[in-house]
Amino acid sequence: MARLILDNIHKSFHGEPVVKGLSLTIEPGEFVALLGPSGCGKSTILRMLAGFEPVSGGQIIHGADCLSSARQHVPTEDRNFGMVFQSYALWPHMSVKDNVGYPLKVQKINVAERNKRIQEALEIVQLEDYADRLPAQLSGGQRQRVALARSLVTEPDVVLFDEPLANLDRHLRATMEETFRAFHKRTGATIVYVTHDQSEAMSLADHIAVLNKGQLVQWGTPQELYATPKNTWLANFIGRGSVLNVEAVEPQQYINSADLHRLIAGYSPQKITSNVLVRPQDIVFVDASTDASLDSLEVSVRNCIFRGERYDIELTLDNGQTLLAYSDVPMTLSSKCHVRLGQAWSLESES
Ligand SMILES: Nc1ncnc2c1ncn2[C@@H]1O[C@H](COP(=O)(O)OP(=O)(O)OP(=O)(O)O)[C@@H](O)[C@H]1O
Repeated sequence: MARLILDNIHKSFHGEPVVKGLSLTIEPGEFVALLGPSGCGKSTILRMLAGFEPVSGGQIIHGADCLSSARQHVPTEDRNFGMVFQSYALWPHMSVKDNVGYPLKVQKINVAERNKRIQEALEIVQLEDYADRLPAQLSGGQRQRVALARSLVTEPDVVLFDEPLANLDRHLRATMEETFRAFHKRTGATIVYVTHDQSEAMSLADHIAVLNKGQLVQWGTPQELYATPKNTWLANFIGRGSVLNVEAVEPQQYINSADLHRLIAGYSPQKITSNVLVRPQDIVFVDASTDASLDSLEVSVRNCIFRGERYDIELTLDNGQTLLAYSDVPMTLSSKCHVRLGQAWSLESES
């Protein structure tokens, strides 16, 4: 097991840059997600890791080996990286066991060893009883599990996933997330997982690289990205919450309730302003009539949406900005109420 380093990676197609100076250090056995909106360069990065695309600049290092640089390009088959694609990429005319064993056949591994490893891989993804079926006789989730089994028969150091759940329905996605978690635990492989779905990345990964327009916006654990996003774009991309425009304040710090209420009151479009993030769980409804000592803001209810376990309440502040809060009970549209904002996180403006 070795560390995987992306060192100042650049990639251009026909002179058009699509990955711009990406640097990441991925520790052995880590589960890393590359997360970002469509077109931000995630798949291109994965394809460079796999060796399908050369890099335009920078280098990819695995342990002591340089896999890609301006001068060097180790071919895909010599990288010993497993791969799982959105489209499964199974051979339709081959049985499940032949699909799973195909990489071993290419490596000219003998039949007895091949059968042993196929059996083990099918056990990991719980498809032992489906070994003789054709892909067309399987569900989408089962096909993806065949692809998963195939990716691990060669006992790779690194497994690359390109949006593996994108074709599956919501229910099946949850089950497959569990399969991936178990797969990671059992194999200990380093995983690089491309997705545009933030909840998938948050629930699976140890570290997430959030990308936008070919650049790294932030690298951190799911908890760090949620609690301390770098800028307004990322705050809007990860989790739910409200970005408020307030009186100017230093970025990248927590703001307590009293200071936050003061900054909101001090907001004026004529002055220099800052953005702060308020998460819905930090908003508390208070009864200002019975507890006058409580510092609170008057708001009006703009929208109330039933979400099963709770209501999403959209509130409007005095200055016209909106806030998302949660409530256990429904609230009347246009009614006035008071809230206390427990804390906020101040954001950098986007460059
Ligand atoms: N072979 C290619 N030739 C020219 N342009 C390409 C090529 N491959 C990708 N691109 C461009 O590079 C940019 C990044 O594409 P990429 O597929 O890496 O994005 P992505 O983040 O994976 O998007 P999605 O989530 O939609 O798959 C896009 O603008 C795309 O059009």
